[in-house]
Amino acid sequence: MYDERRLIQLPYAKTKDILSKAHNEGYGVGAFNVNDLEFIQAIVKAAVMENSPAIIEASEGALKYAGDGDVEKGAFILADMVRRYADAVSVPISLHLDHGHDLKHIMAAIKAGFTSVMIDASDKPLEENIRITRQIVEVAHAAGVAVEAELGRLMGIEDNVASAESVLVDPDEAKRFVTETQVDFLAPAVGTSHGAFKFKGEAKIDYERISKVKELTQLPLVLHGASGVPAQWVELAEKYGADLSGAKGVPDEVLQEAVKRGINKVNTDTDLRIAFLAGLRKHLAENPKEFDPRKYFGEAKDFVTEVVRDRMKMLGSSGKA
Ligand SMILES: O=C(CO)COP(=O)(O)O
Ligand SMILES: O=C[C@H](O)COP(=O)(O)O
Ligand SMILES: [Zn+2]
Ligand SMILES: [Zn+2]
Repeated sequence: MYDERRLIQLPYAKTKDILSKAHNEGYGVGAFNVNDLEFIQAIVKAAVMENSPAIIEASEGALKYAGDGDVEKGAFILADMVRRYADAVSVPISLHLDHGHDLKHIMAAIKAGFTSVMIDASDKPLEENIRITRQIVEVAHAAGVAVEAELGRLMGIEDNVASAESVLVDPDEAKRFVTETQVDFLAPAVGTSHGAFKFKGEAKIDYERISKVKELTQLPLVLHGASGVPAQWVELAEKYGADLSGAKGVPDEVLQEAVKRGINKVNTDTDLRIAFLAGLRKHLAENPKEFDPRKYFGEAKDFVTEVVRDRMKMLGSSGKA
């Protein structure tokens, strides 16, 4: 067990405060996935440059990676790092557990000081999702930690034309779900999916469903699988040897409309990964004699900062710190 007495308690912002403001004022805030030091630096730097709030999120896989296979240790290490960087700046930065599945991992994040956690029981039948989510809400709220939950399945509408109704969120179920679980933020499945290959044809998300869920729940809503997969970054990565053929994300206009309809937390991992990859490949290709990681990670990190700044401007969180 990682020694929690060594945890450095510095204040950082609460996800709930960041998202309540975004919900009240009607803009989106990026939630950016990290696994390591470089991405944390890049996101905090972008937030300062844009005078924007930012949510930093880590998946269970990220905790495992940061902790050399030990999720609890990883939770403390990432929380310590984010706290240190967040405490050195005046813009609000919070730390969130992304896609928690395992009670043990969620407890590890709460103990380490994450200010919000996601319980993702969306693959379970509704009653079970409600039961599991309510249990997590009780534990988390007792510790002052906010909870995000997911309803529906993340799958592209295009891929499931026949069964869109069965994979996308049911707004009436959403209303019942939030009343019975007392969850703080809801991630409704509205047609996006994770990763770099979201849509085969045109990007399709169900705006009406977002509006309906917002109206019935009055909560900050979360969009998973929200990366834009911008063509210029894909092309740059491919110019230096990557193969991302068929990559497609959610276009800016689609995201902006989703934000208008009530999305406030916009989960972004893939775009950061592609920008980092492009920077790394470019630097290595152009500097074959280079072997200082601060140089090649440095350029990759700068690209991540650029992507994060673009997202902050596009979602309307710039200037909202
Ligand atoms: O939803 C996400 C993290 O929870 C990330 O989605 P992307 O794969 O579109 O970046
Ligand atoms: O939603 C998933 C996020 O992109 C995190 O992915 P991961 O589980 O590979 O860390
Ligand atoms: Zn999920
Ligand atoms: Zn997700």
